[in-house]
Amino acid sequence: MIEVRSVTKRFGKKSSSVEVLHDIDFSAGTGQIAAVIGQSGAGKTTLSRIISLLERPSEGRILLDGVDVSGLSERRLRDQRRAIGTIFQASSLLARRTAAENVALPLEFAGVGRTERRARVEELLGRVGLSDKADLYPRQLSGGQRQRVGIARSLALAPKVLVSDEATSGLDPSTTRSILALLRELRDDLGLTIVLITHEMDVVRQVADVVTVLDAGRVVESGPVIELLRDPRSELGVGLLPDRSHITTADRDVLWHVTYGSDTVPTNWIELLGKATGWSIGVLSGTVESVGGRPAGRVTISVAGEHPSVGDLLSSWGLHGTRVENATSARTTEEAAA
Ligand SMILES: Nc1ncnc2c1ncn2[C@@H]1O[C@H](COP(=O)(O)OP(=O)(O)OP(=O)(O)O)[C@@H](O)[C@H]1O
Repeated sequence: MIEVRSVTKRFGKKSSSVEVLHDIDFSAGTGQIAAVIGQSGAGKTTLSRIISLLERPSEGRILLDGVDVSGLSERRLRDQRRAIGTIFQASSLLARRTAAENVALPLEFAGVGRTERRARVEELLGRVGLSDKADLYPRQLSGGQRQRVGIARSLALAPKVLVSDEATSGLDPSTTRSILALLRELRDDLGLTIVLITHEMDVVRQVADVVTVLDAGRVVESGPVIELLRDPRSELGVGLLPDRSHITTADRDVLWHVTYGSDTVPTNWIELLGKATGWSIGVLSGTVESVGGRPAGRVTISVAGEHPSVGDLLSSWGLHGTRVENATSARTTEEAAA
């Protein structure tokens, strides 16, 4: 488990320093994938370098499995760094070394003997599904395969925490999915804590257990992904399951934005709502997904007339309903957000 407590980071001399991170609290539990998302310049890489113990915070503390490592000497810090593996973008492999030699690199630096090294490299390449590519050079591998080699290398010293900085950026969607599936497998099989730095909502939705949003060096939202998806007020939740519909309905229709808020939403709630109100219900748009086996969704519906108990009915089924005051303003808001 890694914890970042009240961390501030400034670069430069005191008189002209720039504050890049401000009072950041962040934690990633054992066996958890914690995403950090934010736009370019938000401070993600700086935070990942602090988590990887490559950069010291100006203020605040870093705890690794409950132990404060922020005040350690450079030599002691080097030992602690072994507990943290880092995956960078695929291009970080050494071009003149084969896949196996790239994976062996951290083991060589750590002074692991040749026989043990060979066995470990074989095991690691097997774990990432590349046993048959050991002798190929990076240029002979696909982007996804190169990234798998990078992941195997980051696991060489059996870290407790894996930090992935934009590891899937530049990969196509299906390769991204397979890399994310591998990270999930590693989390489950090895009980790893994985910190995933990304600017992609899809990555967060596909794989993260918890997420922190950074904006201009500050945390603006954080929490379990499922809770944010279920909170109608969460900007990130809306961003994760966006509603990009262009709404066209009859004038008398009343629109509702509906967000799944529990595990027990009846699958036929639209039908039940129609029965209870006597009005026909239209589904204008929406996305309903299973996230870690639990339902999450946002749906926009139209009810063919006014009925006083729509909101109450929705909440009795574990849904949050927000009545859209008028369709024109809803359309404008959504177009602006798109
Ligand atoms: N060593 C440094 N000295 C001065 N400023 C720095 C240093 N490193 C980063 N910064 C500044 O900190 C801010 C955040 O940078 P950082 O690389 O952490 O953002 P990011 O969210 O990872 O962005 P990107 O997604 O574009 O990589 C930027 O304004 C950057 O210029």
